[in-house]
Amino acid sequence: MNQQPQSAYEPLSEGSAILLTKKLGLFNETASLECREIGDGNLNYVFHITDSNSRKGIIIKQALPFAKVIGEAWPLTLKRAVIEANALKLFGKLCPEYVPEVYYADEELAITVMEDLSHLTITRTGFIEGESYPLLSRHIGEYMAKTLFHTSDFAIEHGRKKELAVQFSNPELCKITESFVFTDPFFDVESNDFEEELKAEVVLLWNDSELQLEAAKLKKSFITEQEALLHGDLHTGSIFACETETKVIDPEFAFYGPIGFDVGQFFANLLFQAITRKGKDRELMFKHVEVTWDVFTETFRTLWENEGMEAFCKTKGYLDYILQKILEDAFGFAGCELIRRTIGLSHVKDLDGIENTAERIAAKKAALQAGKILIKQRKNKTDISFIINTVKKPALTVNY
Ligand SMILES: Nc1ncnc2c1ncn2[C@@H]1O[C@H](COP(=O)(O)OP(=O)(O)O)[C@@H](O)[C@H]1O
Ligand SMILES: CSC[C@H]1O[C@H](OP(=O)(O)O)[C@H](O)[C@@H]1O
Repeated sequence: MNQQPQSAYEPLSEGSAILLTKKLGLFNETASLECREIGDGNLNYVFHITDSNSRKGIIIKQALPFAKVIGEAWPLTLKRAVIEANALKLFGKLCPEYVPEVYYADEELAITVMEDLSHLTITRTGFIEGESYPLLSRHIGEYMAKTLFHTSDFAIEHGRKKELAVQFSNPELCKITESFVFTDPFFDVESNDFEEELKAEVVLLWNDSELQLEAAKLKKSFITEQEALLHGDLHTGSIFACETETKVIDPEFAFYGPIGFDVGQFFANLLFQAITRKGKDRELMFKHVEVTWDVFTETFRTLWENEGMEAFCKTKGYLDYILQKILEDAFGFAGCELIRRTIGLSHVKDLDGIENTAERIAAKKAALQAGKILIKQRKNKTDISFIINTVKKPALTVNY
């Protein structure tokens, strides 16, 4: 690969993305390159470059100096592109089967050039269309156990962990999560976004002092606990899949935080599907939640027993204590994700896409109720059935 040094920052266009691709020598001389900007996320440009002769493609993701969804009024650090590229590289070393390959990254241009995953589908989109992704939970359980264990104090030497925590210090992106996941949805502030029909429920939520206290504790945990290098935004819009393959993209929110945050966000996004499905399709989502946790704990346990570096790894009861903490945290973080994606700034299509208003409102009320229960009742719940039974409650089941 013929890699050239790049110049100072400028936003790419479809034309300049092709020129850059040629400069990088990622295709052969005879390639006939086409480019389309396909970004559908909140923050960045994503250019899809294909060679119409070989049908091969690459992706160039570029951070803008502001949040794309809001515009220039919301400046945002370009450093997130470096965090994303480095996280992809590190997670790719730990489990290459679940992470796209990074071909090139340029800090000044804030770009990451990576493997084209267009043969797969974003799982949120696929789920909404009725897909089941039979191996998704097995793959994500393994992905989380490997990335989280191997970047934790249980697996790496003290100094290395501290260096990584500094390298992945990500204050601006963490602030987004602190505001939009852990703060704003619990208060009457302008950034919240919900239908008038939900107002009574939302006011109850804002006045629920027990909920506020538990949300405050979860926020504190997110801010202060440097347990492992998290993906930081592990929802079904950050996962590509098909029947047999799974790839996790978009770790620009990566930072050292509590392990249960990744686990809980993934659970919550499976639950949005459970809330919107019925019958055996709904059961399938509960099964995904259960398998995720089973595979996560099995894999984490094996890694702990075989590769644990921490002096107390062999101390009876310590691993069980750690897994119990991760589970309780995950329930609480899942609750926050359910609430923020329902009434906060950034929604999910699983709920917003329900066309029938009465059904959409009922689904959103169920998500809010489930979120509140998970946050308030998470303590001492030792089994994954707690999260499943919460959403299965008849009062939370929507009659579609
Ligand atoms: N490696 C890839 N291969 C194919 N498409 C991709 C790839 N990465 C991103 N995309 C497309 O771009 C969209 C936005 O990417 P994402 O990384 O989620 O951006 P953002 O950080 O702005 O949310 C994805 O939903 C997907 O459609
Ligand atoms: C305006 S940032 C809000 C929201 O966007 C990120 O999601 P996505 O991956 O869809 O771009 C992240 O979840 C932030 O909380």
